[in-house]
Amino acid sequence: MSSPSVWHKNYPVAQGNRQSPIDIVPHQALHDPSLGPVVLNYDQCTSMNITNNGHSVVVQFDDSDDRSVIQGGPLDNPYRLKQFHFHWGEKGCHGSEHTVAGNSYASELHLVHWNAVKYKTFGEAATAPDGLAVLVSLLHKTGDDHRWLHVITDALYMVKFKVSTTVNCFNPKCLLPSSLHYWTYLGSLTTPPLHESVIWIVLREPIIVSEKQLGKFRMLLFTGEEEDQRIRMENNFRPPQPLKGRKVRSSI
Ligand SMILES: COc1ccc([C@H]2OC(=S)NC2=O)c(OC)c1
Ligand SMILES: [Zn+2]
Repeated sequence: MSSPSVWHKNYPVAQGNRQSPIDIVPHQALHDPSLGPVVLNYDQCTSMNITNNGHSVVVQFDDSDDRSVIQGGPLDNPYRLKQFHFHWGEKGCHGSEHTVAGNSYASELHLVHWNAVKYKTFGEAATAPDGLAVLVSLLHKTGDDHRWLHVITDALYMVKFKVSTTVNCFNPKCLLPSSLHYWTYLGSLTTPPLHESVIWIVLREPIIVSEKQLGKFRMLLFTGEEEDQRIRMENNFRPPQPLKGRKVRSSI
């Protein structure tokens, strides 16, 4: 993966008007009373596999029907859960993509959904302005293990290299904080092709994870088993991008 500072050469949209992530400044967010709660229906979720795709570790879901959807909040339709993945740093509290009043977190979870009401495939939705909805959980490193994150971190040794393995159903609702209050704004994918197709829903309350759990993400490799170079997968986050006049709305 090339550095974010050169992405604009091959992807001019990197300097577009609705790029992500951003720094969220809470007291500048507009409280919008018309913003209802986000509603998550993940109970019938069927997670299928966990994959090291050379950029992150991704858990894919069966999105052939509306069994796992997010709706409400800023969304006009239900959006189907397709996958979730993480972004993290190499140490300390750097690693999240979104920052809050200039503060970054150790990691960030992206739950990626697509608008299957308006678009036929994820690929088509990923290029449409209202095609994707990404729900964000910020991971704050303090000391205690997150009781459910270990299901993911205990499986990471199986995908140290760029491989995939099956996982039993894992309901990602257990990786969310107790409060579903959120900020929302219009943005983009945070790695190439950087399509400006994402309605972002960033949960305000972080979840608490341990250094030990974060360390398991950092032992993943960008490289495949057959490659002689072993490059640790870390710092797979894009820094905050210019707001360019966008408004961030708050649910509370
Ligand atoms: C399927 O193609 C992509 C391509 C890029 C991203 C990046 O955009 C966000 S958001 N996180 C990323 O790593 C992606 O995530 C859904 C999916
Ligand atoms: Zn992401």
